[in-house]
Amino acid sequence: MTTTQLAQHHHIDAILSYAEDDLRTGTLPGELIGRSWKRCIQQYGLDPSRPRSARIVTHQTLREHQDSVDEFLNVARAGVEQLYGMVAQLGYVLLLTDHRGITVQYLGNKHSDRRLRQAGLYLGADWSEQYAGTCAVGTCIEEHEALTCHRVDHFDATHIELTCTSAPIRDPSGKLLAVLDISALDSPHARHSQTFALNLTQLYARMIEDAYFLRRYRNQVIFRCDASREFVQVNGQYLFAIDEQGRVEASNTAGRDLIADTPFDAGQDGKPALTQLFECQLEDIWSIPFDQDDQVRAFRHQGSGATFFAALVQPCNARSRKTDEESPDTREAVPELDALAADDPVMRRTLGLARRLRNRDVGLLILGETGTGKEVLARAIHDSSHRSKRGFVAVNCAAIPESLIESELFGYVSGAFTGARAKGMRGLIQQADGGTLFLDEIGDMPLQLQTRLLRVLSEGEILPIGADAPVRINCRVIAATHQNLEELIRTGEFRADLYYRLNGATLRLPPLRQRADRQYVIQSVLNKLVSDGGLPDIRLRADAMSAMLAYRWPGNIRQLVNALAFAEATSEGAEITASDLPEECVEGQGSPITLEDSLAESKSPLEEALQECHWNISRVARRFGVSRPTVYRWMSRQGIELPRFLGKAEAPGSQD
Ligand SMILES: Nc1ncnc2c1ncn2[C@@H]1O[C@H](COP(=O)(O)OP(=O)(O)OP(=O)(O)O)[C@@H](O)[C@H]1O
Repeated sequence: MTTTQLAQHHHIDAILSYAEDDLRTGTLPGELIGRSWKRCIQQYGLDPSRPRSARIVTHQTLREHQDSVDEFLNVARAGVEQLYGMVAQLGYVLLLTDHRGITVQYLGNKHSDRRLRQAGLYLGADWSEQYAGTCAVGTCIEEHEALTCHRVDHFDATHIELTCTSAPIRDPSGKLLAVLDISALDSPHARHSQTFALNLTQLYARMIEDAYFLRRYRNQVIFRCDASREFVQVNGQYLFAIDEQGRVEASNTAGRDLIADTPFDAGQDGKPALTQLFECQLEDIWSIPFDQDDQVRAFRHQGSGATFFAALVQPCNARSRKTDEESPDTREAVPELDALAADDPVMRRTLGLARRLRNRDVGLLILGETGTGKEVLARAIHDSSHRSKRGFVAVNCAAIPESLIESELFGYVSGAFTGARAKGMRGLIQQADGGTLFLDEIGDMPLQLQTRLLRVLSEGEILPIGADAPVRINCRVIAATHQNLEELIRTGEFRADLYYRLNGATLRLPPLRQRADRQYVIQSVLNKLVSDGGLPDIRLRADAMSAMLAYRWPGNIRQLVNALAFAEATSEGAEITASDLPEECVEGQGSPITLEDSLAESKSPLEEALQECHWNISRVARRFGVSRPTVYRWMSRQGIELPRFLGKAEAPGSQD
């Protein structure tokens, strides 16, 4: 008996004992292969001790199978040839089968023609599991999964020297359309030698599937997106064919998986709209210019919050869709607001709202961590509104001592109280008459003043301290806070009626570390620094930019401004390098922030800053650009206590 025959005998014994749950010889097959062996015996009645020769269908039958996938074969040709070009030298042949396992396309080496044909590695070969037993193609069809069927994984003993790797190709409805397979007659014994084959086959199966998807939906707009901005145009993973309402008509496998991972209320037809998959409006989608390399927009996924970059693929018959001229992208430019962001989903929504509401007198509430640019946004809204000719008055409710807030805001008449100025004083609210009053840190406003402010807002008049007649006031109020006002309402520290009056619309500013347009923000802060300071041009070297992109920025844009000012001052040449940046900004280098990181973040920016500054309150205050008492007030709000060993070292009033 030859070694091959002996190996075949052992294999037959192993399969039979496995089927009877009594494996004594051979190694246990993987779960997927084991299931297939059992199917072969119990469902298809195959007998491992009676090996079968390869079945090659007749020419006529082959033509019928090929005709049924004709359009697909045309699309697949280039991909199939490319893949074969890569693996032919390694001894592989390539098979493309239809969903029934009949080989409708084949590329192989003419020199081994006879052996290959004998083994069934040939055009027209039937690789269905029902006929050929466990094999890569047949088992892939049954299990809907890519796999390698390596040597003794095969059911039929005549195949135990083959190694075969297959990946499924699905049609746009998700049904199996074809199987891509690369196989070799002689292979190394170790299974892991085929890991590369599996990855490569899966990659090409996906490319062919996507090419077919694009072909089938060539007359529709395709929304193509990817987690990487750079790859979206060349190899965007997720494809959605959409109609004019942004509803998804069909998607590729990755797209279907993404839909499955998104919680949404399915309509009658069960098809989601892109606005249910991503945090966006329909107009955001139609504002992406077609097929322009640099026109990619960022969207946040509704389910995971992950950022995806998207481009639109123009339909071949462009008549059925909106033209660029009709798209809302032609909306009026508002330079003051447009300058604040490049391409971030949250910013786009915020600026869209700001743009629409800038000339309405509804109250606006800006929410965002400290230093995210709340005041800058409020000022941009004012500057772009019809109130821009009148004053913008900013009041930091946390910075004015409680005892002075009332007189600062409302003003007083002469002789109103001891220590008052002889001529009295116009309050800040009055100074904002005709313009905009920006109330920063509104959560810090004492309750009793909240009542008076509410009256100003509802009645449009103020009563300065000591005055007996009210003064009419017409100002727009924009409030901001980094606190959770709803929580303050729950604990009785903030009036609900004032909250509703201020909150005609909420504008959210994302922390810098979560912004998809961080690079733009960094560059524009540097540009502003240079132009405001009349400095010579200075560029950021790539290492500095990557360090800054990787850093968490607990103090957000304010900290960025400080860091760049520091780097500019310490740099020696006409460029800023990573070593010019403050030490803490370089720590994050090499570990860019992932979305998971930011979601998993449990520490507040204040806590982070305290730890990074070794609980030195003065340093933390400098980092956030606030006073030390403010840092202490934030700490007590957030229930953060100094570590015990430092408890008495630095009291709120002490210097360091
Ligand atoms: N888009 C921007 N471009 C350049 N600089 C900016 C931008 N946004 C904010 N800044 C700068 O960042 C710093 C902080 O901005 P701002 O005061 O508006 O933040 P904030 O959220 O109101 O802070 P806080 O909550 O502490 O009051 C300022 O120095 C501001 O000039």
